[in-house]
Amino acid sequence: MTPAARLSAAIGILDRILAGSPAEQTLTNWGRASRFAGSGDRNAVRDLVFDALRCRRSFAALGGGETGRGLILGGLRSAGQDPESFFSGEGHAPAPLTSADAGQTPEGYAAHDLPDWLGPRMEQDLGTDFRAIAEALRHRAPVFLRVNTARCALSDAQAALAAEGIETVPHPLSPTALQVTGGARKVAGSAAYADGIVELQDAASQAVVDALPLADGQRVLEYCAGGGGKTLAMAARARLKLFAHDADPRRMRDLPARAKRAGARVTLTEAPQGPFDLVLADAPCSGSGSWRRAPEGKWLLTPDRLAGVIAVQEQILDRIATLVAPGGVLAYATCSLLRAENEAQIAAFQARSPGWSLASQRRLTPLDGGDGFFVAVLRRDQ
Ligand SMILES: C[S@@+](CC[C@H](N)C(=O)[O-])C[C@H]1O[C@@H](n2cnc3c(N)ncnc32)[C@H](O)[C@@H]1O
Repeated sequence: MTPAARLSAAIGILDRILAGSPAEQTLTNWGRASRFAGSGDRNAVRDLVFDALRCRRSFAALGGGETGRGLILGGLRSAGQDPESFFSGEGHAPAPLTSADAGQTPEGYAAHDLPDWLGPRMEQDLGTDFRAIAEALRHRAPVFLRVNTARCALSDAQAALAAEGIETVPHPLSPTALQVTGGARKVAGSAAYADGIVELQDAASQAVVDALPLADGQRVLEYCAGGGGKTLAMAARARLKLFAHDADPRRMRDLPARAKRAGARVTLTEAPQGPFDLVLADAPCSGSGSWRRAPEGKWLLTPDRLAGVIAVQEQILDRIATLVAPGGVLAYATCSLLRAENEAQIAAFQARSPGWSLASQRRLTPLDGGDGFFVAVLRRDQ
């Protein structure tokens, strides 16, 4: 495909996404219907689409409208490229520019690529870091790996990856984290991945697990296990009696195979029976810390949806509190940047549930390198 034909493809895909189709599904459908597109074309189109979703408001302003055409045009203008050379109408290129394609400089929260209702709230919560964090959310996230240190030293994993053309550097967020600096698209097909030496996992997500006081022999529950990224990271930290639960058990369907690959033992449970020495809830949240990876979430979040997840987080905290043994640990994490889901949620829990001491609390933002994350560790009185 020519560069202009890739732009046309991205325009069509974005139009479908703007009409309500999920981004991943829309890209998959396009790939299936476009046998002519090679892997380079698919990757380039995917990058165009996700870049446009991250910068949807500013690109729409620069491109003259919130349409696939407007977003792609705005993206070219934002990058200082001349759209005329691509929008020629020749072959599979987008139609030539007209006066309707004139853009304008984005202003206010549109310039930060945030919804107007959320911008002031984030500004208040993030203080002097607001501008830098909003800017970080407009760009692609780095790719991180977690080295399964129960199986392999960090340096040995690096050497194995390098032999397959995957370049990495250690990352200060976690002693198990490697940032991929070259060959990221080879990871999923690599032997190091297939053999369970490395997993794809954000570095801040790894730092959350590092914050947990895990020790051999403990009975541990991950209450919102999903695909099990943190369950497996916990398994690599200590010899645990490890249980995984999720309100939607289908989300854990890949966990047994992933655990086998990692050499970990995990029991899936639909009805967790306490007491546990440690319970982690990696709670459903706004996802605002991971909008670099999942930019659609930025535009789908509404005040009502946010209030809904905050209520679910409260229920989860109250439920897991009943599962922790005296002297045991309750850990609460989100990939949110918002106080209402993090510090305020924990303060409210402590106010309504006496008998818990806050051992540690940490908020990470994209300025630390990984996704935005929050983790609080509370200990139950004896
Ligand atoms: C942030 S994801 C978990 C990601 C996972 N811990 C990981 O590291 O891969 C949140 C999970 O919470 C689950 N969930 C939502 N409401 C829940 C509830 N009331 N009780 C338990 N799990 C819930 C969702 O199905 C989702 O899989």
